[in-house]
Amino acid sequence: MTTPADGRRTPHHRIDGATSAPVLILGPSLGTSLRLWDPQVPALARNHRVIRWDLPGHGDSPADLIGAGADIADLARLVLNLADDLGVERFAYAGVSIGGAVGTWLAVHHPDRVASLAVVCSSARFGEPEAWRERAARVRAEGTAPVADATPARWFTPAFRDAPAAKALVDDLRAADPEAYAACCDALAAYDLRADLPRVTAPTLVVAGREDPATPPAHARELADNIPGASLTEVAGASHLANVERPGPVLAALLGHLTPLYASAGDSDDATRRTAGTAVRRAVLGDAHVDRAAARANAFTEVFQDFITRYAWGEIWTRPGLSRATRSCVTLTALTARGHHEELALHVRAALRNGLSPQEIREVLLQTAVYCGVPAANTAFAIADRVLREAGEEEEESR
Ligand SMILES: O=C(O)CC1=CCC(=O)O1
Repeated sequence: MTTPADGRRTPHHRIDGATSAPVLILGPSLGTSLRLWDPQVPALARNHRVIRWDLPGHGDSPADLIGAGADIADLARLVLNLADDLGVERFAYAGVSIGGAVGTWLAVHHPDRVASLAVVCSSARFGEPEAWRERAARVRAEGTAPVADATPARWFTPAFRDAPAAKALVDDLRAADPEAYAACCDALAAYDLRADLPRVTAPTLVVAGREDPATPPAHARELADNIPGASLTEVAGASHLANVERPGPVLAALLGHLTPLYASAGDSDDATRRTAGTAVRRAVLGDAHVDRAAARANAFTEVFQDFITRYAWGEIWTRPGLSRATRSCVTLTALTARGHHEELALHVRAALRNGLSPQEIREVLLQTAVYCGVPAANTAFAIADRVLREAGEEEEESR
């Protein structure tokens, strides 16, 4: 539906998850459709009513929702119309790039609506306005094809450019309406929220792709440094569409950001901790591991499974004070020190999901050689090397 009874227009959207769950609105990047979020939606929808929207003229949204000279406020109003139409007063919001700018604008101008904010590969100012004006003019004159041809190099690292998910998103760009795409470029040209960032009151997560040439990590640091209390996660091996190229670390960061909102609230009870703990455990250890552990549980062991879900995962891993990546560093060190080798292998895989690169895992283990002893680190290196090879993450120089 694009025109509610009161005449306010809304973008095309899709909803996943239980109607009674807290609402999470997901915004897309320029040129993409709501399928941008496909890698994360199944996990996010376990605990949220996830509402994804399409930019005007992208995916299935009508092109005439905005026109030439649009600004980010025009896009943000479409999101508010959508929330109003669905009866949603307050929501968590996560958006990639221009979708993140819409969320940041909403957090500044409608703090009562935005319960939490996650800004992925985005910026408070997307470079020089003139570059966006030139892109808008080119697309108005020649359509989206020339921009689409140059896009894989901005969106993905070379290793990912031929992946089916990458090609599908570039196809979205080719199919986008040129006038609506150009109007979004107009909005990016006019966008500069740098002076307003200190006004954001929502708990905020900023995510950057370390190899993103469009919104480089310096843009993410500017957001995180100026939004009060914001945390920053940098994802290794990811370019502009980091949530597609490295779905696991971005999901882990999002769950780490969203889950504490309801897990560590003062009135948190066992049921809440169990739900939150299961979500975090799945994100960090993987569905396959958690499903295996659940299938193996019996009348004798299930009380222990429940205990670690509620306590280790629902009470500690859900806490907001440290990033998931930092928690992985601590955990790898402790498991090395105590010689818990099976758990160490499990947590090397978890560290990758939490966004640590093989090089960072190597640094952690080198440090354990000093504080835990060389024999402990020696075994830890052998275990991590095996796990990284199995995960296809072995280092170039060791091939
Ligand atoms: O398409 C690009 O160049 C990258 C980008 C900037 C804003 C957005 O949404 O995507």
